[in-house]
Amino acid sequence: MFHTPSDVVFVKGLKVEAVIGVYAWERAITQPLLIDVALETDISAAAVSDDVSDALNYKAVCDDISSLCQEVQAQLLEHLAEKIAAMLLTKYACQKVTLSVAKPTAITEAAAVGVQITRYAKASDA
Ligand SMILES: Nc1nc2c(c(=O)[nH]1)N=C([C@H](O)[C@@H](O)CO)CN2
Repeated sequence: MFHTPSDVVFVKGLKVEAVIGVYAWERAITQPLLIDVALETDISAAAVSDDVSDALNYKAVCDDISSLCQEVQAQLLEHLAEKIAAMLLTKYACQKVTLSVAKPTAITEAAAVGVQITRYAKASDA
């Protein structure tokens, strides 16, 4: 009987300083972003080998997300979230990505504002 892995490698509360926002004053500063990401993947090879080269490396994921946020300088969180999801699905062996991108300092009266999205890898022909 076949069974679909539903393992997850996650990152919670990744803090990135980046240019983000729609207003002119926001384009002249950096603001903190808090990013959570869950990558659905199969961890069985790494679980058996105990070797990071068999794992979906969360350190690499953090570095890639940080670099992308700083490079994109998005206006909208929606645009940035979509770029992050596309990068993760292209670069890492995962079937599904759920991520949120929050601005903890944008709205004084709110603890954070942001977006959450879920995206899937394209089905392979095989
Ligand atoms: N749905 C969104 N709404 C707003 C965004 C956004 O990225 N997505 N951004 C802003 C401003 O940049 C705001 O953060 C400045 O306080 C407003 N609304």
